[in-house]
Amino acid sequence: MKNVFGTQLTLLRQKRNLSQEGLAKKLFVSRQSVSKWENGEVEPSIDKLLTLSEIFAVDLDYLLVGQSQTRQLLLEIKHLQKSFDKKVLEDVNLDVYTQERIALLGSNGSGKSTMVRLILGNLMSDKGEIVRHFHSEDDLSVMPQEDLLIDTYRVIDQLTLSASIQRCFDAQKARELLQQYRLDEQYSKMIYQLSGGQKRRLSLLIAMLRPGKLLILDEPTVGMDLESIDIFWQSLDHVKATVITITHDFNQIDQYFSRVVLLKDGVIAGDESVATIHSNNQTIEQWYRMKNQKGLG
Ligand SMILES: Nc1ncnc2c1ncn2[C@@H]1O[C@H](COP(=O)(O)OP(=O)(O)OP(=O)(O)O)[C@@H](O)[C@H]1O
Repeated sequence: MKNVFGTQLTLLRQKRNLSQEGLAKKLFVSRQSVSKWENGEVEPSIDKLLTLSEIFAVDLDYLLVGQSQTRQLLLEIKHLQKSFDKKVLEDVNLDVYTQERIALLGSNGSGKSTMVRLILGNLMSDKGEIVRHFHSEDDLSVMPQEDLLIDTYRVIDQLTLSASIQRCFDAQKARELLQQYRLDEQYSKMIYQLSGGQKRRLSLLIAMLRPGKLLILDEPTVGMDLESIDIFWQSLDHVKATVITITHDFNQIDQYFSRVVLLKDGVIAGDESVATIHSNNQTIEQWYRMKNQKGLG
């Protein structure tokens, strides 16, 4: 019988530029196990299958039998314009679908955060339209650039408050998340007693509290130490929502994202699937440097 699962696994792994070793590490199994799955010698257990579908952000059906996924349009940005004292966004057009992991790239001041604030509805555009095919209150989560934490609250009180605002308080889940983000020892500390990296981790945890449809992260790993950065990228593997992340962390984009979008001179100057870039033997950093050169439209 044709080993569809093994072929799918190899394809998905290669699209993400992951070695068998790299994938094995994420799954806490040996490289030999991954090799055997890909060769069709052994099948993974159901929990490993579920983890694989999370890591690659695909349906189980797609992983097992290779049926094409039904992507749904989540967000439409049409001819978006925004100026402050000068034009920042001139004519931004972008469609975002379910199950995408998008890295939003661009030089400092190119308008990435402005675009995110417009998507969130925190800022009014001058012209253009944003169509949201989701419920803004229930389906949208965000980790902004600055931590929105209350210094004089204890970690657990901040978490309870944020979860109550998001109408998703679950004490058991909160405890599990604190453990997952290695903040369990900080449980009863005041926010002002946390390090910068710990605050970023708490902000990320809060953004991940509710399983919404769209998660937006604005430079999430800035100020994090290496351990926190690892925790961050590992947790992103298990997010089911579409993710738009502003990041300059090129080491990770090759592995974690499915699509890169470049904002330059007020327009989307590059929009490509990571798989296509890799199939041209480029890294995302090389693609970005080439597309973001001055004078190149
Ligand atoms: N509220 C504001 N008032 C005036 N100018 C603003 C405002 N917000 C942003 N800008 C300007 O708009 C431009 C784009 O800023 P924005 O923060 O969106 O860029 P960015 O791509 O996110 O940059 P960075 O990578 O440095 O975070 C900058 O020139 C900035 O000074």
